Amino acid sequence: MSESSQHQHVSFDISGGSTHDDELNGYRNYYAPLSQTINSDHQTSPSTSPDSERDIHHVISQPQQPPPLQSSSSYYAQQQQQQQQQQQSALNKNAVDQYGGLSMSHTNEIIDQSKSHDAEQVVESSENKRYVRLNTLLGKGAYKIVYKAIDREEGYEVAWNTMQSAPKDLEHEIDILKSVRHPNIIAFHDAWYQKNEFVFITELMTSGTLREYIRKLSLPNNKIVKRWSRQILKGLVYLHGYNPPIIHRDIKCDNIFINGAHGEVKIGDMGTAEMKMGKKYTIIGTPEFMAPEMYEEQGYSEKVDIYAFGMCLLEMATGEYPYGECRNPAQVYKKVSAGVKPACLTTIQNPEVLSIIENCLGPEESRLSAQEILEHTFLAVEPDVVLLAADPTHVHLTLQVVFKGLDKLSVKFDFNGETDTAEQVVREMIEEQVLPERYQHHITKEINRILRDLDKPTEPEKEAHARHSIWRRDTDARPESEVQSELESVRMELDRVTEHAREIESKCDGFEGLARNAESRYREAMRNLRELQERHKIELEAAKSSPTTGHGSPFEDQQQQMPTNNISTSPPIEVEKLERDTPIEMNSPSARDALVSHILEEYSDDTDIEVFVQDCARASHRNADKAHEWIKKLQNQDIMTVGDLRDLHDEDWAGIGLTVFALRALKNMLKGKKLAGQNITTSGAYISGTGTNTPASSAPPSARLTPP
Ligand SMILES: Nc1ncnc2c1ncn2[C@@H]1O[C@H](COP(=O)(O)OP(=O)(O)OP(=O)(O)O)[C@@H](O)[C@H]1O
Repeated sequence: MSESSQHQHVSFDISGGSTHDDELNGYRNYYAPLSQTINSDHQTSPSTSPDSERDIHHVISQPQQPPPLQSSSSYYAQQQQQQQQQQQSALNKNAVDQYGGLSMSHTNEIIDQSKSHDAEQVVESSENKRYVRLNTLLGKGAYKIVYKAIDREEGYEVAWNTMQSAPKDLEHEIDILKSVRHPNIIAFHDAWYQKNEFVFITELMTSGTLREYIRKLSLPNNKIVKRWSRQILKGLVYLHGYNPPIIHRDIKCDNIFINGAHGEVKIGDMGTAEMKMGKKYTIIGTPEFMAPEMYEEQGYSEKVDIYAFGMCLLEMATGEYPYGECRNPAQVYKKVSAGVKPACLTTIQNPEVLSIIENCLGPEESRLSAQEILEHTFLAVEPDVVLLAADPTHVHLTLQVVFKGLDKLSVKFDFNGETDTAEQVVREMIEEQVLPERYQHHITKEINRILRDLDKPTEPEKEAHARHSIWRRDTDARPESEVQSELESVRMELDRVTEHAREIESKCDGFEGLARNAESRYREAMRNLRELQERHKIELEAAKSSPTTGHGSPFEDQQQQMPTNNISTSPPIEVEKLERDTPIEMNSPSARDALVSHILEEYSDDTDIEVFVQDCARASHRNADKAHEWIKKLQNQDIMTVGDLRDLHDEDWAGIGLTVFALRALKNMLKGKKLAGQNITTSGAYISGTGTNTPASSAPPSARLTPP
């Protein structure tokens, strides 16, 4: 018996007439007609304890309908025994050759092992041979026993539902159920009668019911509640959108199934749904989920499903079964008809959830439709605004508002970046009723975000564009001479700009030449400095070891002698000049030190190319735009890390499309990193021979490039 059996749904024989055939005789005392129970004012039927009353099972009230399958334990045991015997003979007869030639000789064992996947065996097949039932029991409810089966035609698993007794005149309903196709409704594939059974094949759900999930999760969070609710409501929108609407009539968390892997939620147990032609008078359902009008003889509409959805939402949001405080269906009925809401409603904290539930549990005429609830702020998914197209100047844009998960059509519209504003366009769309007003703020914000994300046209671009527009607009109306002179002036402008570009280019070449000179002078200075240091060291050593050297410390002596040495004095002056001329000085000593020490940290191969290039640009005194341009060019060549850069061959470097300066800066920086045992100066150059890869700022004074 499924967990739901504790809260079985019950149908009340409001006509008072008994419609039960002999099958029911053995378990009559497991239920009591509602009228009887209520009249006795909470008294249970003499032979029924309150608990067994909770175990009441379905009684279909329509006079002409045969009684449903019942499930008192003894009855069920009997039925199962019979079934097993039938299964065994079915096995022996036809199953072996239907599905892989499996041996079926140990049927009883197989049935005992019916829950084990290893023991999955075919036990019977449909008359048309399309479906084969396995011995894997998926679950039992008050009406149905459900097994796993295989659709041999499509090659996927399905659920094989059996009902011991069912109305024989279901052809019409079956046709309708087969035509119901929606991602949030369990698909109904086929149905037939065999022996005493009504069998129907439905989509197989792998992760149990919503109710079991709620128990597992203890309390689903808001995000899950929203996701589940949306899916249930979408299924209801579909059912209620049928003409005439299909009323499910037994929406409850036990009848909503989950495919855990994708969080898919589907409404199941469509067996109780019926086409609604005006008002119906059938009373069937689960007391806790039944709207007050279902208890009355006035008929009801698809809004009973909305009431039941409200109860599901209550259960999802509180983790409690609605009217859990009641001990039997009669108490539930009393509360429902007196307008007393379930106790757990008071524990709802979220005002939006509360307002939806209160509306669902309110009077039928004011209950929202499934579609309207979907659009409630708690459940509505805010629409996306996407940029579909933009011209090169980013003035003429095509945007689209996409309503995710809603059945609303997306809205596509043109936007002129020069003449339109997001506020005004959104207002127009609301006035024209293409957009619901509640999205005004959100969509305005989204459009503005897109405008911000687009590179704004620069002033010259705007001017050129304006000229172009004027040209296009006015060409027809203006005299030819005027057009000619405008053309002439544009040509002159173009020449001027081209000339300017050339000048800048040649200046760049000049700067490059300067940079090259500076670099070679710098190397020269380095060489001199090294020589000086070496000589200095040797002289110091010699002074220390010479006993004849008289006065003061040998070091002081040497220091005093040094200025007289031509070679030793010139390089620092040269270096100082170099440092002044070189365009890669940093603004403040601390900034330089920081950069230097940062650069000195070895760039690992997986260093992001952006980090590396930004450092390189700073070291070479290039601004952020330049760095961005270099980064883009590198990334266009799929160079994402320093490692990628290191892997480049010489010919690859040429293909990046960077200027000679940029290439050299990057290469130097890269090589610099690789030179072990070198020091770097504040200008980003390296000094060999100091032994360790420490920042110049922390190197001994003699190793510093800056003059004393
Ligand atoms: N499509 C399915 N896929 C997988 N398991 C299913 C499917 N349908 C039903 N089951 C399993 O079978 C059990 C019984 O099904 P269900 O509850 O729908 O039967 P029922 O007789 O209609 O019961 P009730 O009316 O009391 O809800 C379920 O609890 C579930 O475990």
